[in-house]
This record gives sequence, C-alpha cells and structure tokens, in this order.
Amino acid sequence: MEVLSEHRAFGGKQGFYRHASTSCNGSMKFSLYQPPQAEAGKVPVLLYLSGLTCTEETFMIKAGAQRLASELGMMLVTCDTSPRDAAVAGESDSWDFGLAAGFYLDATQAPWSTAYNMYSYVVKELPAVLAANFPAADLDRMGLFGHSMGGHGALTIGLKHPEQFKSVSAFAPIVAPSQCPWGVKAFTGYLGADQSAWAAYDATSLVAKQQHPQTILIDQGTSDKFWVEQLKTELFVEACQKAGQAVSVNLRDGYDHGYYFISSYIDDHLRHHAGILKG
Ligand SMILES: N[C@@H](CCC(=O)N[C@@H](CS)C(=O)NCC(=O)O)C(=O)O
Repeated sequence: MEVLSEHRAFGGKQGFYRHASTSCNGSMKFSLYQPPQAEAGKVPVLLYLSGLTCTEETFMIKAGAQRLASELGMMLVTCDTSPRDAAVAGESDSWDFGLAAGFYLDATQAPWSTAYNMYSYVVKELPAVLAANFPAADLDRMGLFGHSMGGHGALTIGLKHPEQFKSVSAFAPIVAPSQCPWGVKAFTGYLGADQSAWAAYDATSLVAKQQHPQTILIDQGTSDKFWVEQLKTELFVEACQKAGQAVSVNLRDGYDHGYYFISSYIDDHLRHHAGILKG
C-alpha cells in the first residue's frame, strides 16, 4: 500500500492511500480517517460508499464527518466508486455507467467482468488491506453506510453480510435498482438482460429473504430531484414491513440530493453506528 498523503485532523489523521487491486484489475485509492483513540488501541470502522460521479475524496471533503468521528473514536473509510485503472472499452461514455458508477456488484458480462467487481472489493479486498495496514481497525466492529448508489451498496451488502457489517444506514439510497432507470441501465450492462440475476443486488428483493438484526437508518430529502424516479424509498419500506425488517426512515423537508443534506444529518448516522458498534 502506498501513502499518497496524510494530514492531522481533529487530533487524528486523515489519509489518502493507493494499492493494487485484483478485484478491480488495477490500482485503487481509498481514504481513511483515524481518530485520536486509534493511537491507543482498536476502534470501530465505519465504511462509507459514495454515489455516482464521486471518488474516494468526496465524502472526506464534503460530509464533515471527522469532527464527531474524532469524538466518538470511530475510524472512517471511503473507497472509490469504480475501477479506475482497467481501461475497459466504453467505460467513460456516460456518467451513470462505467467509471464512477460501479454499483457495488460483481459484473458477469464482458467486458466489465474483468474489473468491475466492487462487491468483492468492498466485502473482501478492502477489509484485507485495512487489516494488513491499519492495526487499530477493529474489523469485528464494522458498520456500513452510503449515499444514493452507495446507499444501494450499503443496503445490499449489509443485508447479505450482517455478521461483517453490524450496523447499516443510508442517505437517499437507490432502494430498488431493478425498478429505476439508473439501476436498469447498470444491471443490464453489468449483469445482463436476464433479470433473474438482478435480485441478488436489489435491496427491495433481498430484504424479503435476508434481514439485518439491527434497525436500518435512512434519511431522505423531500426536495431531492432523484427521489421519485430513481430512489423510491417507499418500495423498500413496504418490503421491510412485509419481511419484519426494522427500518427508520426520516424524510427531511426541503433537503436535496447533495452533500449539504448529508452534512446536515451526518452526526445522526455516526451516532446510529456508534450506538451499535460501541454498545
Ligand atoms: N451528474 C448528475 C448528478 C450526479 C450526482 O448527484 N451525484 C451524487 C451522487 S448520486 C453526488 O454525490 N455527487 C457529488 C457531489 O455532490 O459532490 C446530474 O447532473 O444530474
């Protein structure tokens, strides 16, 4: 692992790192905030998955999460949103598919399957890099959250791996990718036209079969221009009610899809995860 830069922040350390990734067939970057408590022992790890067009930097620059993470003694980690180094033909043709749009799945279709394996990257490869390089990262106390496409990643991966990700939350998540334009485009390209392969990466389908033992926290702005067409919170809430999954949804009046919304409610999410991981 290569250190790109490290910066003192709120008594801890904000760093940016690069490593060779087999899942993504090239080098990948991630960012990590170590709270001051990491100097004295292990701390819980909160992994954040970003949305379309974002990088490993976006959350650390815009969400304003480090101040409370420092107080609570939580490590924050954000990865990139797709492979960057694999030179897959056509990957930069659109902003909602390919580069910065990996959708946290393992692609099965050529040419994407050689590198677009963000599911394996998040579940296996990145945690192994953390274990090897950050002794203070307590991987038995990991939480997962994310925004939009990353909210979809957090919900699906959290539902599939409740033992690994003990707490789950999301800002403005895509909850039913099989039923919205972003998801249909991504799943058709990465997974193929046969929709039977899609359910494994669709939170609304998944929750009928696999529930998370903890309450899932969701915040959604009511002035989010993507809410009705792409995000469809209500489909997940209905599926949770049917399946007996505890979910707490806060509709935030007048907030849009951007990072001013996220930074307004980031503390609630950090406290949600701390309550479970440190409880
Ligand atoms: N490019 C898209 C919007 C993309 C977008 O809103 N991305 C969200 C995640 S889905 C984001 O977090 N963008 C980065 C930012 O707001 O800093 C558009 O013009 O409609």
